[in-house]
Amino acid sequence: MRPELSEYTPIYSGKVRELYEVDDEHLLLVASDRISAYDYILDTPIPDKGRVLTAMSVFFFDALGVPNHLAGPADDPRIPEPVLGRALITRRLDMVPVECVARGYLTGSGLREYRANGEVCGVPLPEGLVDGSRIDPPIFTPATKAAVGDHDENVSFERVAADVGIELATRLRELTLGVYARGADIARERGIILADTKFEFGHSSDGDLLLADEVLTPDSSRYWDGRLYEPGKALPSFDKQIVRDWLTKESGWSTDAGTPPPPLPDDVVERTRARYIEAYERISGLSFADWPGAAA
Ligand SMILES: CCOC(=O)Cn1cc(-c2ncnc(N)c2C#N)cn1
Repeated sequence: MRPELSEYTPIYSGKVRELYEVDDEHLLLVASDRISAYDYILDTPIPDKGRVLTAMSVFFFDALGVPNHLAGPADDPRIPEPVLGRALITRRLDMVPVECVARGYLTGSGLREYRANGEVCGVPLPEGLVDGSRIDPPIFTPATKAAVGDHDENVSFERVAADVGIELATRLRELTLGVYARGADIARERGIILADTKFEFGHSSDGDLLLADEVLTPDSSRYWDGRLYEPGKALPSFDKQIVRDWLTKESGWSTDAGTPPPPLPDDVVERTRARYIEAYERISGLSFADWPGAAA
C-alpha cells in the first residue's frame, strides 16, 4: 500500500516541479506534466511529460556513474500512486547555491553576453562566433539561482569562488564539464546534440558532494536534432519547437502580446508528447512503455 501524497510536507514548488519532505533524510522530487514556453507556464499540460523527464534523469544518473542524490528506484514503495513514474526519492542535501551550466554551443543568454563583450561568464571566446557556433572545449558558465519567475544571472567563476570558496568552485567546474561531456557523447552517439545543460549539486550529511536535481532532461538542457545541425546554425528545440512554432506562427498570439498564450490544440499536444518520448527512447535505447506509472 503506497502512502498518500498528502502525508508528505510540500517544501518547494517550481514552474514545473515540486519537492516534498518524506522524512528527515529524504525528499520526494515530483515532475509535473506542465510545460513552459516564452516564460509562461502553459494552460495545457503535455501528458506523460513528467514521467518521460523522470525516466531520462534516471537513465543518466545510472549512465553517468557520478555520485548522486537518488535514494531509491523509480517504483520505490514510498512514492504515492498518483505520481508514480514522475517522482523520485532523493537524499536531502545541503544545496550549493550555484546553477552549474556547461555550454558546448553558443546560443541563448551566452550568445547575448558574447555579442556584448566577446566573452561568457568571464570566459573569452574567439571572434566571429554566431548563434549555434560550437564552443570547443565546452565552457563552465555558472549562474545564481533566481527567484521563481526571474531569470538566473550569469556570473564568473571568480564570483562563484568568492561565494563558495575556490576548492568547491573548482570541483563544481570539473564535475559540470565532465558530466556534460559524458552526456553529450551519449546523446551524440544517438544523433542528438546536447547544446548546453544545467546541473545542481549538494552536500550530504556525510559531507559528500552529490549531483542533484534533474539531470540532462529537455527542461534542464537544450537538445537539438543532430541531423539538422550545420556549423553556426542554431537549431530549434528538439522538444519545444512544435509548441513555440504553433504559438508564434499559427495561434494568433505573439510574445509581445502581453497576454498569456492560448491553450494548445490536441495535435500540438500529441506531437509534443511524442517528441519527448522519442528523445528518451533514442537517447536511452529503452522503451518508455516499460517505465513505471500509468500512461496519461
Ligand atoms: C522542485 C525542484 O527543486 C529545485 O528546483 C531545486 N531544488 C533542489 C532542492 C534539493 N534540496 C535538498 N536536497 C535535494 N536532493 C534537492 C534536490 N534536487 C531544493 N531545491
